[in-house]
Amino acid sequence: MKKARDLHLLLKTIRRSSTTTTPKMDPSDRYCFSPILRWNPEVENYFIKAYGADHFSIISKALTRPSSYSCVRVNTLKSTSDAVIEKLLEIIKEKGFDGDCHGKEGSGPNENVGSPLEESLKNGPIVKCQIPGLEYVLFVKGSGPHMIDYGYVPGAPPKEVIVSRKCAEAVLRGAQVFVPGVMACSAHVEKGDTVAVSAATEQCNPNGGWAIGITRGTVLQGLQTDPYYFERNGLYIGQGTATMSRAGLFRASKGIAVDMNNRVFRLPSFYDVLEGEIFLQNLPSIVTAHALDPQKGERILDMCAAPGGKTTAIAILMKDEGELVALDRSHNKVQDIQKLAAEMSLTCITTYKLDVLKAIRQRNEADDINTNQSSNSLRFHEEKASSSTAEGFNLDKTCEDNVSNAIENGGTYVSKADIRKAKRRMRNGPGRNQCIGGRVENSKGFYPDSFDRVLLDAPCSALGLRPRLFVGEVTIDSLKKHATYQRRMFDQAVKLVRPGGVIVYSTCTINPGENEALVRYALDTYKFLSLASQVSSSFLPLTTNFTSQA
Ligand SMILES: C[S@@+](CC[C@H](N)C(=O)[O-])C[C@H]1O[C@@H](n2cnc3c(N)ncnc32)[C@H](O)[C@@H]1O
Repeated sequence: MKKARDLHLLLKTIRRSSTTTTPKMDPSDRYCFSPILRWNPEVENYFIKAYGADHFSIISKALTRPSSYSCVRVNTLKSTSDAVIEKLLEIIKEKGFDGDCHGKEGSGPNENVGSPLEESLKNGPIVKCQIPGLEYVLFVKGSGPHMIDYGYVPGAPPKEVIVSRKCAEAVLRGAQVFVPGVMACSAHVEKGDTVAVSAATEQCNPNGGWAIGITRGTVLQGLQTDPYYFERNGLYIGQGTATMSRAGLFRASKGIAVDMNNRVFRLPSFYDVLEGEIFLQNLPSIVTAHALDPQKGERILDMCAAPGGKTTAIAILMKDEGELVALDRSHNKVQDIQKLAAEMSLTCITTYKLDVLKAIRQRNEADDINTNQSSNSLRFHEEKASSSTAEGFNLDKTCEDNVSNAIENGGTYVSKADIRKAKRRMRNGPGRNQCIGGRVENSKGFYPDSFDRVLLDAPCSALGLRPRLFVGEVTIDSLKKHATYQRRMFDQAVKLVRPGGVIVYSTCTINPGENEALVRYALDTYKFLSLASQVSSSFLPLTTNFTSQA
């Protein structure tokens, strides 16, 4: 009962705050980009306590903007940074994919102004990361915020397209407006018309929840009587050319709807660019893989791996030698990891579908009799061979060793069926999972102490991912739930890493409850864990390294 009342009070508070924060402005001033994130008041207070009001206000504003550069990781197994720079410069020359400047630079704060990166990007559109060991990371210059003249004339507002919030966030990162993202459009828009594009963000509905209140297909007049007219003040993300008529926009099922040629933020699009040679990835994610410091020949676990950004970064750092087990609980997402690994020609990655909360495989008595052995690597092989899930993404690579190791070792039992299976696999060549769209295998889990290094890139509240135009759905309760879940996952990581091994824990959120508090929990709960220094002290990621001395 009490819970229900608390919830009611909380929702009331949200509703009140949402109406008071809607800014009213002159019609000509609304065509700009100056979003204000609306937080649940309790969450806002919590962050203000954690960061201080001024710092949190800077964070909150920065969250609404994309980074002013794109970060690209070079697949050093296929190319070099210099070769990629040369190719990208050629593409920029041909296609101008960093965007021409149509508008004036805005005066809004830019987090990189005056930074060493900003300075070096003045000398050219692409620079190599200066941090030792990270020379395979390239920064490609973007720009913004730009002020755009939408051509507002009193009484004759510009033609408009409203896109969903998710579509708008993608556009701010450099994407085009695709058909499914279009929510509403002015009457009489024809192919080739210039349109002002704005974002529909979630609004508080009468039940206290949040929803995008605009019905798909709504006709806009550009007048104050339009639905969510005031709510879209300051949410204009640029101008583009409609690629089809209004009717076409709502009839088509896919394709580009608006070619965004005059953007508030101009970031290069890497769609279809140097596939397999480069990977677009945020710097902290690259640093996370680096902090794990993976070594050739090791056995490494990536617990929450999909879509595989960090998995592939780790595989490249291992020089594709050793075994990298990549887990995710979602079947489709495991396929994404497989696709990415295949695209980057990485073979040391073995993928499984597994809920990592059930990642520990219990050793039964039969196992104990059969695995009376000291060699860790042999134990790993045996664990795989005895598993019904033995056909991982790259299992074939090691199956010959599995069988011969086991036989040489005398005392280790490998069933005839396993040997037959392994031979069949050797005869038939690469497993069917070594191709795009391969089968996703379930796993029974792994024995304790199985891995040299473990990455736990935990699901989190993602309050560090930007740009974000809406955070109203985040509650104290949802933040707490993330923290509880992460602790349970961490407990599994501790069991799976071998004594002396390394765990890297990372999130993409600013919530101290999911970051610093987890570190506190880890050190208080597992006295044999200690914080390890990272490979480079110049990093400032949301990652924490632990070593296990148990
Ligand atoms: C932050 S994302 C991982 C991103 C990934 N490491 C990368 O860099 O590309 C978190 C992932 O954890 C997965 N996940 C959530 N709960 C899980 C569980 N209990 N077991 C396994 N995976 C889980 C989600 O499906 C999601 O793909």
